[in-house]
Formats: sequence, structure tokens, C-alpha cells
Amino acid sequence: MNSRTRIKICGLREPAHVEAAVLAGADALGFVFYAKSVRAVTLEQASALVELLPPFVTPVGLFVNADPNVIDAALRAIPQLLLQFHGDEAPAECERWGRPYLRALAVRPETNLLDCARRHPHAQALLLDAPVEGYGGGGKVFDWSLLKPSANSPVVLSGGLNADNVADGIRRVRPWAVDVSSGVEQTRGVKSPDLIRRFCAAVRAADAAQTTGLPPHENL
Ligand SMILES: O=C(O)c1ccccc1NCC(=O)[C@H](O)[C@H](O)COP(=O)(O)O
Repeated sequence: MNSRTRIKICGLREPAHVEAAVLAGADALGFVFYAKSVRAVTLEQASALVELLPPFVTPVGLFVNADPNVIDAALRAIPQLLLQFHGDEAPAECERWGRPYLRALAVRPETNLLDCARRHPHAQALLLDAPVEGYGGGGKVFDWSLLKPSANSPVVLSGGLNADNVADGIRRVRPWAVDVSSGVEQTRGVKSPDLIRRFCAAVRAADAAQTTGLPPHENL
């Protein structure tokens, strides 16, 4: 039983938003090293933002079919970076770095999650996202009924989450963690500290409901 659903807030670009996410209780912050994304940061920007992190908050570097030299430079600048592969990377391209990583997957009816997990033995978790144009960050929810709930499956539930639907996702999927980008933005690419706080509070209420058995609203 996962007593505390971990939280990843992705696509951060501003110090004030990094601070808001840390204070709200995020466990991991995602930095997008993918130039085509409206949330992209340079290595210099990401390094400065990671400097702000206190202990026990994991920086995640998000890559989409990146040149290995880009990943190598990111790891040299930010050695504690957890790699997230969000493109069409083959297992060998993910495994070559010899470190744990997050393997993002677009979940479709034909997606075989067990096969993917077997092909990525060193993936620390599968980040399950919706199929969207542009690989990710699309604010779309996929059909959660395609997933079998399991108490401690190393799954990060992602795709179109927000403060209003995350409790349902936790209850139905029971992920190790949840991940959000669009759902905590006031406008595309610009995070909202208030939405970040509301999202994290909704996760905590859902966790409390799991332990007390009461629906979230009855816990407040
Ligand atoms: O965030 C992006 O702009 C992005 C662009 C290209 C590939 C991946 C991207 N984000 C990866 C993430 O982990 C997002 O948090 C995930 O796709 C969920 O996004 P959202 O549906 O907007 O919450």
C-alpha cells in the first residue's frame, strides 16, 4: 500500500515556481531539455534552478530523442539528475547511462505495459502518459481503465492531471507517483503557484482517504 503518493511537477522554468512546488511538497521537479517545448530550459537555466532545491527533492531531466552529447552535458552539470526518456528511445539508449531512469509511455489500448517493463529492466518507473502530438505535455487524460490497479506498481500516472481529477486517478490506478504539467499552469507554459498548491493538497487528501477509507471531502 503506497501511503504517500509521490508528486512530480514538470516543466518548471522560474525560481518562484520551483519554490512554490518545493513548499507545496513536490517530491520531484521536471526540467524539459526539449527545444520544441514551450517549457524548454537551457542547461544553464536548469542548473540555476536545481541549485535552489533542498535535500530530498529530485531534479528530473526530460529528454525527447536527445543527442547523447546533450544528455552527457546535462549529467556533468547536474550529476543528481534523474533521466526521463519521453521520445522513441530504444531500451539500449536508455540503459547506456548505467543509471535509473523514468521511461515515459503513451498508453493506448494495444500498449503492453508488462512487455515494456521487461524491455526496460533498469527503469525506476514507467511514466504513463496520454498519446499526444509533440510527445508530451499535452494536457490529455488517457483511459485509466486500461491499467490494472496495483498497490505498489512502480508507475507514475501522468497525462492531463489536475487538482480536480487526481484523487480519482490515485483511487483507480494506485500509482507510486503522479506527474503534472499543464494542469498547474495559468497559461500554457506558465506555472501557477496556487494551482501547484491545490494539486499537491488534492494528492494529500486522496492519500488520507485511502488510509481512512473516507472520500476526500469527508476528510476535511
Ligand atoms: O512538458 C512538455 O512540454 C513536454 C514536451 C515534450 C515531451 C514531454 C513533455 N512533458 C513531459 C512530462 O512529463 C509531462 O509532465 C507529461 O507529459 C504530462 O503533461 P500534462 O498532460 O501537461 O500534465
